[in-house]
Amino acid sequence: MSLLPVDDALRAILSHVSPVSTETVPLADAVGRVLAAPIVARHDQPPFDASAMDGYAMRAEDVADGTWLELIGTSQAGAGFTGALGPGQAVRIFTGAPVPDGADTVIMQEEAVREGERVRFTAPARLGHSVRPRGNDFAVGQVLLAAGTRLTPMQIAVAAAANADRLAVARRPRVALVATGDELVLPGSSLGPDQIVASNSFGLGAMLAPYAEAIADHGIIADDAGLLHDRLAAALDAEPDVLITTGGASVGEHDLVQDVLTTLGVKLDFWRINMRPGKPLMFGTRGKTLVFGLPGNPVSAMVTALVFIKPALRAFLGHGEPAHWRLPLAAPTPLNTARRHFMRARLIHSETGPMAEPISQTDSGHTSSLAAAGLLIVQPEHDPGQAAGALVEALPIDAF
Ligand SMILES: Nc1nc2c(c(=O)[nH]1)N[C@H]1C(S)=C(S)[C@@H](COP(=O)(O)OP(=O)(O)OC[C@H]3O[C@@H](n4cnc5c(N)ncnc54)[C@H](O)[C@@H]3O)O[C@H]1N2
Ligand code: MOO
Repeated sequence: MSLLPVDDALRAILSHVSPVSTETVPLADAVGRVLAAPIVARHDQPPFDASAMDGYAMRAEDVADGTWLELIGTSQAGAGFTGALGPGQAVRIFTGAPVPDGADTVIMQEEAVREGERVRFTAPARLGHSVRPRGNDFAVGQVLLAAGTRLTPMQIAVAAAANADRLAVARRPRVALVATGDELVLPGSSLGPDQIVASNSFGLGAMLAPYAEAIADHGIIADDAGLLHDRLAAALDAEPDVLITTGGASVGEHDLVQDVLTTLGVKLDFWRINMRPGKPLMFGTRGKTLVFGLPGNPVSAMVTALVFIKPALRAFLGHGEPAHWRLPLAAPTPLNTARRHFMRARLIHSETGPMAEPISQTDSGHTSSLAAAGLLIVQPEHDPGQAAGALVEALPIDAF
């Protein structure tokens, strides 16, 4: 049986992702969205030379020990001094206010002595000090945020400062989930004999929610060809951008998903990957819908979603692939098989910095070990095993 290399599978999936389509959202709704167009400054910031302190504006050359300057007015934020300042003169100024024409320096009030309408200074003037020059923060035409940026709160603040009230962002994909298996019941059920609690759709929904416009959970479908046909047809007819099934991906007589999907017009691209966990992954398309058939084993489902579906959704949004981490091992890894191993690992913080601590559990049905995992160490095919301290590649599980 030939298994498709992981990198070939990823390339095949990405080749089917549609180009980014754009929508406009109000700034207040834009956090977490991916920019579809850069944010370019349309004004200089600050828009004028502005004071960085509460104090006095003057010409630095006029400030000498004990010399009194004549106070000729006030400049405050929102209401600048309208005249021009001449030799021997000063203007009372507040933080953020425009520095008057003719002034070149601000001295803070703690270094000033004021008597009525005159002021002298107890510290020397440093030319240009406490003045934020026009355009110092950003200037007209400057690209502040590139297309493909996923907007953080810091970046929302920058977009607002740039006077952008509506942002062009990538349309998010609509994702549909289907769990298959006779044995499955929903969390909260009283478990009958031979029953298993369905966890995959909940984990996948939570993992993929940050990328998606909506996650439609179509629930559990029993291993029955007729039922699968009707329910998967309904899920596909809603034309989600991504349809994800879990279970029934393997070779048993009850593994019907692939046949049903094919009957429903899904063009199968590949089935079975040279990886563990997650070998029976299948992928195909119907129209614009990307169809992922994930293995039922809970660890396999979550790992294949992380390795293949997250990159597909990032591409859908026009978001670049984050660099993989390189971390030192906190403990040795064993010899690998011919399949690329995505090994559960803890992210630990040692005295020397972050490290990857392998979790020895490799059972793809072992969910409790997932709870401890912050990383997947990417162990190459046929890797002989690495000693503690060796640098390994790792995927951060919770990164976008
Ligand atoms: N003869 C072979 N048998 C198996 C092979 C193989 O190559 N030859 N591959 C194994 C591998 S690897 C995997 S992975 C599994 C995948 O099988 P399926 O995708 O067909 O998954 P199921 O049989 O439906 O379920 C496997 C396991 O996971 C539980 N499960 C299923 N869905 C859920 C869910 N939504 N939430 C929680 N748990 C779920 C299910 O009860 C089973 O215990 O096949 C191997 N077999
Ligand atoms: O390849 Mo399967 O996902 O390990 O149990």
